Amino acid sequence: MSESKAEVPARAGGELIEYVASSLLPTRHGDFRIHVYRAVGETVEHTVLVKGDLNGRENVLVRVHSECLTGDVFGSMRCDCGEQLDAAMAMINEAGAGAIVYLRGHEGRGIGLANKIRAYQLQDQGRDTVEANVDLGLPVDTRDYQAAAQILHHMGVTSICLITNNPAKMAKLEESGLRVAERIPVLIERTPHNTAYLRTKQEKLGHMLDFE
Ligand SMILES: Nc1nc2c(ncn2[C@@H]2O[C@H](COP(=O)(O)OP(=O)(O)OP(=O)(O)O)[C@@H](O)[C@H]2O)c(=O)[nH]1
Ligand SMILES: [Zn+2]
Repeated sequence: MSESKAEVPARAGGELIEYVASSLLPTRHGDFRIHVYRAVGETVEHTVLVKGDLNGRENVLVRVHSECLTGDVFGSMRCDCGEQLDAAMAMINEAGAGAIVYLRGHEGRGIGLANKIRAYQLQDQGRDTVEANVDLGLPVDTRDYQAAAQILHHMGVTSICLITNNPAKMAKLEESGLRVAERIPVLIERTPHNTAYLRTKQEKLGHMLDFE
């Protein structure tokens, strides 16, 4: 299948990430292209789903999504990740242009899958999502967004409208040199499984949710 030049990123030079490969990816949320970037000197492979030609575009609709195996793959209802990913893909498909930057290595807000499940064990015993990390002697959130900013720069995106409820994510992307023009909320329906978790995210992590 032929590809337009703008859709095939060249290798990034002197950066944290390097471009590896790209192909078409039809999904239940429409047709995307998938690009894979490798974190230089690491084994982590970041993925970007792209709709449309974003080269040189401003105010591009973007979701920067932290990997969550339990939510994204298994449909866990403990968190809102899987539904946020679905919603963001649907929004970008509807808009006809945009990107999902899917960050590996962000699992558990940076503590990894095994530690996240250790934290879930503590949450099963009544601790909240923040207290559980602290009890384990682990940081609450170690994620950085430099790779995401560099990937978007590399794709020729000049500014973004970020699909998120987390103002800290906007600030960290801006600190990494990417202009965030606007925040687009992505609110997931509350259930008995996620209500306490979402409330803690609002109260302790600063997420803009709609609890009174
Ligand atoms: N340590 C820990 N990580 C969690 C927990 N629940 C979800 N995560 C991880 O949190 C990350 C997503 O972060 P969130 O705080 O849900 O949301 P965000 O990315 O900061 O903000 P949004 O853009 O609004 O989704 C994923 O990597 C999940 O694996 C938990 O209870 N404990
Ligand atoms: Zn999750």
